[in-house]
Amino acid sequence: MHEFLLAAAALAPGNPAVVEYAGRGDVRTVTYRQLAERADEYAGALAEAGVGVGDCVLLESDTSSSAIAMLAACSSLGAVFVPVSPETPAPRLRWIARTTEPVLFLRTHDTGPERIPPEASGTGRFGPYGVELDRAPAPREDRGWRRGVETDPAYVIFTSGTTGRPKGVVMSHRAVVSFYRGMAACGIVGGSDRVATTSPLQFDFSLLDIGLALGSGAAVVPVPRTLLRWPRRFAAVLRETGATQVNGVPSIWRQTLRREPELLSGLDRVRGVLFCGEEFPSHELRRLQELLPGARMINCYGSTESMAASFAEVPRPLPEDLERLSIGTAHAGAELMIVDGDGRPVDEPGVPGELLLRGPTLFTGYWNDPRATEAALVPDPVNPRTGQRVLRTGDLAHRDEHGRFYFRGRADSQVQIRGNRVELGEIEHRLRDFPGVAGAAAVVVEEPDTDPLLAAFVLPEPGERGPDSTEVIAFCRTVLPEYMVPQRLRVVSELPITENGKVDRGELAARCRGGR
Ligand SMILES: Nc1ncnc2c1ncn2[C@@H]1O[C@H](COS(=O)(=O)NC(=O)C[C@H](N)c2ccccc2)[C@@H](O)[C@H]1O
Repeated sequence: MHEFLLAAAALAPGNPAVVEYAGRGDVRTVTYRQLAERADEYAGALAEAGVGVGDCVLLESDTSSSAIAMLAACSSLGAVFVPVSPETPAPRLRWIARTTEPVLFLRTHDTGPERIPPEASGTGRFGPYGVELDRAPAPREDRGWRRGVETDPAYVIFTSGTTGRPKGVVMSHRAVVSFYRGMAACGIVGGSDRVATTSPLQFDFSLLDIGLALGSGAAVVPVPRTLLRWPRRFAAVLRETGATQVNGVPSIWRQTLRREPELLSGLDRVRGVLFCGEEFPSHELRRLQELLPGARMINCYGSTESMAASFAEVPRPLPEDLERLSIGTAHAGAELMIVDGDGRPVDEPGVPGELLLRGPTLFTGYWNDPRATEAALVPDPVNPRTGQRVLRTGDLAHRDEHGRFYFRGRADSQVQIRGNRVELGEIEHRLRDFPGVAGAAAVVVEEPDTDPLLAAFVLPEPGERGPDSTEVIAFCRTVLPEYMVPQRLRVVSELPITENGKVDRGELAARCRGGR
């Protein structure tokens, strides 16, 4: 992974690799040479502390030149990079530390001694100055492997674990670099681009951005997470760093689109936007297209178990009657397929089924969870005798007559209401069509011994009083079957989002349960 990320250091050492915003008028550039040198310095310090092949290094940091250098340093030692964000709640940090037993817990800022997980053998800090150990890792008996190979784990990303405990997705060097190569074949950015990254380091979207930028000899522009929610500051970072590509989940645009859309029309250097993680509401996307007329927009689909899977250019302008955005076709080197409930390939256009992904980018398995791994990496349904395993994405999709795929929701969130399959996306689509509604989310609230409840939340346009609930429900009733009409409708001042920036449906459902 480090060889792929730092290849440009040999070809254009003086080019910017990371452009960091340190405050108004204070933008700092780290060149590829400097990044490679810092990675070497870190690797030397970690090797000296006894870090070797297969050892986990738990890193608490935002995306930065130091974090990227540490990622490359771990890779060069065959160590496993386990990123968590400074805003990760302590219990989750503890769970990850207990599960991975890191030889080293490193952080960029001193977030207090209480956040140091006792399970970490060694602890310390790192930054542009180097590595400072507070506690060296305890000496350990000699281990097996001596040098890293490409099938070894490069990193472990813990999913948000919607169902219970978070699962550690183990990605090998081979899987990551195969994906990076497949993505590079799309020609999304070039050497003079500056890729603004807005996701937390614990979300592999950040790792996609790093590979997209550095793999193309371009620069990574970390957007300070604290500034994301202030439209003026967000726009200032993009302008002052000269960002040409802005990557992030749909919610990064919401505040600016709602409150100060005119800020975006000043960003005439932005020529590309890439989003992933969930569906981008079409009226917001249409708005963004109008405000960034020169920007090519790409819908990137995939799950952490393969980093991502497909890229689709968003039609410009977005057709008025657009039902849903395509997620495109699998990137070079991989293939998507749809199977029915019995695992048989579905070929007819328009027929939904579960999406499977085949190719070299698949994850190794869930950390210390062989059963979950077995459930996700299944025998190839076309020819099980080959022993090849393919990824069950857990998503439903259909294919159109041109072979392009369309996301149809999570298989496990396909809920039955009074015996009928409900597509939450369809309900949300309808809610957003109601005049004065700027955003919407629909959730199913499962209560013990009663029918599941279908609840909806609508976000009014700024300055608008919330729409009347009975009118909205009547509006839904005109096109949706009765079982898909929300039984409860709330007006909210904002849609809650998860740490990774997706709409937090768990929080919304909890509000209904608590009768809040
Ligand atoms: N473009 C989409 N439309 C609609 N639903 C989607 C989409 N991208 C994911 N998803 C959903 O999110 C799930 C994956 O969730 S995840 O494992 O937390 N990973 C992510 O969300 C990010 C993913 N690793 C990634 C990183 C970088 C680029 C692309 C994708 C997918 O299975 C889909 O259900």
